[in-house]
Amino acid sequence: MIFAANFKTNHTRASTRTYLKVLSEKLSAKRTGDRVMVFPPATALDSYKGSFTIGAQNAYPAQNGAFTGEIGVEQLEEFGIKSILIGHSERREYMKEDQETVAAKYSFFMEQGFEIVYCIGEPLEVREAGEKAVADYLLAQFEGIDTAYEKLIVAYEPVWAIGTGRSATVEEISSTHAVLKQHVKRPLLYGGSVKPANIREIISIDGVDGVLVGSASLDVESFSEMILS
Ligand SMILES: O=C(CO)COP(=O)(O)O
Repeated sequence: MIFAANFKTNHTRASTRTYLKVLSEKLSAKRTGDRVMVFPPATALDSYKGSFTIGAQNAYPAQNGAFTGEIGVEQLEEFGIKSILIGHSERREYMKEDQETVAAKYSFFMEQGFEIVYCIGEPLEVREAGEKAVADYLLAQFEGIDTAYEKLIVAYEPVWAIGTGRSATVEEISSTHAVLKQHVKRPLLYGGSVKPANIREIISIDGVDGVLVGSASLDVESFSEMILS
């Protein structure tokens, strides 16, 4: 199983350091084969030691250059960071990243050999339109994406389940993952209101290879409980 924590715009450099120190101690009890990833904000990126992978929540598709406010590969390489989240619904929505932008970013980081956690997910109105609408919407989010890339991890995160406390149901996760698995033969994570109370149920669903956790990952006790329970 893959347990990934997306801090979003939470935690500072100091609190991330403390968090990862505690996490590292807790992970001595981790099951062999389980994998832990943490995506802190850009200002907290560093070369941390522990049995987890640190990734970037975002970066600009360039080595370096005149891209005010952005970080590129050079800034990630300083800390040995080779994992990145691409396509998160919050970036698609608030930062107006369209499919073309997302696909260009994906191709760039793939060429750089990064491990990519590629996020897809449908809004509520699409979910309400039924399973066929959901499948069409999600598959369109693979436009321009090389799904055969060996360092790709896909994260299915229904937009209506993110930060709402309302996770998708077991049936919804199960049927959506089954559809996605027919198209993409890579690990598939579920994200959206995953918490200690529902994690076991979610990771026991067929076709779920792990989770991408926001709110419930911010507290190290809660995130470690999810990994170790
Ligand atoms: O967006 C998410 C992870 O990328 C999920 O966020 P929540 O766990 O807060 O719903």
